[in-house]
Amino acid sequence: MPAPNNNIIVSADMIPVASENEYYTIRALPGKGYGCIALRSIPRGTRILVDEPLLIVHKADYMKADIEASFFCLTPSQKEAYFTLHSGHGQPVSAWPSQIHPSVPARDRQRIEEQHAARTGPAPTLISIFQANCMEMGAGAAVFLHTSRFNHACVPNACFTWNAAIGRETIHTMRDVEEGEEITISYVDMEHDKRLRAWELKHYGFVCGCDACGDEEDEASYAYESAERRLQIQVLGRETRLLRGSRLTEGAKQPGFVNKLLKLAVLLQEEGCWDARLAGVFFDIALVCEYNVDFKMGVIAGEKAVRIKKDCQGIDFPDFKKYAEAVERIKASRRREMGEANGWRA
Ligand SMILES: C[S@@+](CC[C@H](N)C(=O)[O-])C[C@H]1O[C@@H](n2cnc3c(N)ncnc32)[C@H](O)[C@@H]1O
Repeated sequence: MPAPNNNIIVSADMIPVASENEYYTIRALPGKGYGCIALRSIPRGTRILVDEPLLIVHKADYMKADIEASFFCLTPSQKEAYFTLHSGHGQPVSAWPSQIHPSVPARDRQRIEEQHAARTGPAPTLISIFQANCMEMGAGAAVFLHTSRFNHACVPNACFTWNAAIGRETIHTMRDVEEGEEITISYVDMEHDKRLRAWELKHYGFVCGCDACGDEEDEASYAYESAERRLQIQVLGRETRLLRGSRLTEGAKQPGFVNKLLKLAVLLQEEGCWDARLAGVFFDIALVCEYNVDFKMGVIAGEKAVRIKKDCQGIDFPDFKKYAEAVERIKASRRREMGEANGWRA
């Protein structure tokens, strides 16, 4: 049974209240339900929320029965809090495919039917609330009472992450946020193009109206620029993916590999994606430079990786130490190199 969630604050008339914090408040926003508005200017890299799960489902391909089983374990006040969250029900049946292909296995068919019934049904249900609010958590998904109030933007100013070391979801600002600005996160992979994003967001029951979802045909528009960048990010991602991780030393031997990673980093920054993905790209650049004995560049890239990692996930994030230790090692190599160049002996 999950631990009682002492952090739940729900006012008597059930208008949502933000977790006690100095950074944001919750307000009703036209066309979006509620959302989170900055109470003051917030610098990039600020951890604005640490949130414990309200309801956890320990599998990715959850069924209605799995949500019901988890809900059954909640306390009465947790159950009440769950039903204050936004629900994605009431969507038109005509907006969804009317048939499931006969080749779809029975369990998957049941899952699709359960989800379809929830989103097109007349009232909030356990599933329709789960669908609109759940976030990946380890091998499964969870609903968080406070994180659930953040709306989506395809170019958001904040990012969320499940931090397994502290057993909490965290939200960090990815860029400086002005007082009065809405704080947003992206519900979808920012690499995805407008069409795929629209399909994914349809499952939450809304059409995104952000600048990146504008008219991509208009060459003067932000949407055009953004689409071009995302396309290049996808291409570079594909070209470098198989040479990263455990095969990074192979990548390090390939001419032009580091330049591709650098280009990827530039594009991600231009697209406002100051998150763990960008930190990972700089980290790999640092490791490749170390392998190729370019310690000077390795230190620059490594320091960037550590800074971005800290800003978007925090120093208590599980693999932060790996980043920090690698950079210290590269710095030590650089110091030795400088010492030798100056004729010093260790
Ligand atoms: C996780 S909840 C976010 C908080 C929610 N607005 C509320 O009132 O509690 C997700 C729902 O918020 C709404 N939403 C989120 N981002 C939106 C956006 N960019 N435009 C319109 N609606 C949005 C959609 O109804 C979506 O299903």
